[in-house]
Amino acid sequence: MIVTVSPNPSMDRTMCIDQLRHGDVIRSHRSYSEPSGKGVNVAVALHANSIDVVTVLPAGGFTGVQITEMLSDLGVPYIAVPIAQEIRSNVSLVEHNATVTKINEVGPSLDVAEATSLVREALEQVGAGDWLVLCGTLPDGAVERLYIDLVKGARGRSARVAVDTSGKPLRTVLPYRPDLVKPNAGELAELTGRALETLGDVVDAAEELRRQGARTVLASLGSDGAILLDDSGCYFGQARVDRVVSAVGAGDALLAGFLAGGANGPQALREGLAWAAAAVQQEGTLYRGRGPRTRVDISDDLDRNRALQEPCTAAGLPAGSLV
Ligand SMILES: Nc1ncnc2c1ncn2[C@@H]1O[C@H](COP(=O)(O)OP(=O)(O)OP(=O)(O)O)[C@@H](O)[C@H]1O
Ligand SMILES: O=P(O)(O)OC[C@@]1(O)O[C@H](CO)[C@@H](O)[C@@H]1O
Repeated sequence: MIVTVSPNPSMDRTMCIDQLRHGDVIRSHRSYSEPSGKGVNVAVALHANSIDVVTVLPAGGFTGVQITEMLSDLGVPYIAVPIAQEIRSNVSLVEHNATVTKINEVGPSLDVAEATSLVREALEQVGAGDWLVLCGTLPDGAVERLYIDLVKGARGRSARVAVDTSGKPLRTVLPYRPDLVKPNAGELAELTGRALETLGDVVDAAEELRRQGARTVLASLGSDGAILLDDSGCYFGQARVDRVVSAVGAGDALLAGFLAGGANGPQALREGLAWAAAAVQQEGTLYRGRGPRTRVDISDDLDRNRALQEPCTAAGLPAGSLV
């Protein structure tokens, strides 16, 4: 069983436009809303691939009701923890050339009782050998230790923990030894304070995260693919993608596929990359399953000297593309 948690879920509103023109009135030719937040996206992808999953999220206000109704319609099992404030809405402006501008709201603030129920409800779902997957930003309020409490609680239940977050929540959770972390290039650069110009730099940064406590590091590098560093070795992989439509949620699909593929070694990386390739070829975040054939190339036991010669274009980006 896989239990995902989104402490700060969102209703993702995607608007498809021709071109973004700053300061202009732009008319979208298609728009829609989807239940989202990274943990919700991971759960939707796993459910679409018939993997046993439950997603735990706070739900407040009209948007909270809408998100849970949409999850019910999709048949995705969820636990909604009632909160007083309204769940956020995040906007993605998708241009015809697949450039995405994303505006993420801060989201609601949780009080002590709400944060405590979120932790309790999530931990009630996990048993020995399960995965607890902690995803996204933390909301405001009494949640500073939320991921730390969840990692410690999961340990007490002999469950494994994956974390996909950024900044302080990622830095502070590492000493509690999560089994898996999935930083993107910007998050790796921010955490290590280094510019990542080559794949070798990414490997060095991933090693630094392992030294700080992560057991396995799955570093996603946008169009450059992904690097996996775990007890069995270091692997680099890339999937063949014919046409990128939108990369929003691709990291969540990568993580979901990696978990579904056994969360270990090149085979899991291959599965994750195939799911991510499917995600970038569709609009929005609502993962609809992988395509029939995706070519994925994996370099087993990545050679460090060669990696230092390979440029990493994604790693030069700032941490995220949030406006
Ligand atoms: N432009 C692209 N072309 C091909 N593959 C891509 C592209 N962008 C992303 N991918 C695939 O998706 C994976 C995850 O992408 P990325 O590193 O952008 O994740 P992320 O920043 O965590 O995304 P998100 O937070 O939106 O889920 C990459 O490792 C890669 O396999
Ligand atoms: O603001 P956070 O919690 O970092 O990320 C939230 C979010 O950007 O992540 C998903 C893509 O991974 C989107 O569906 C969602 O809007």
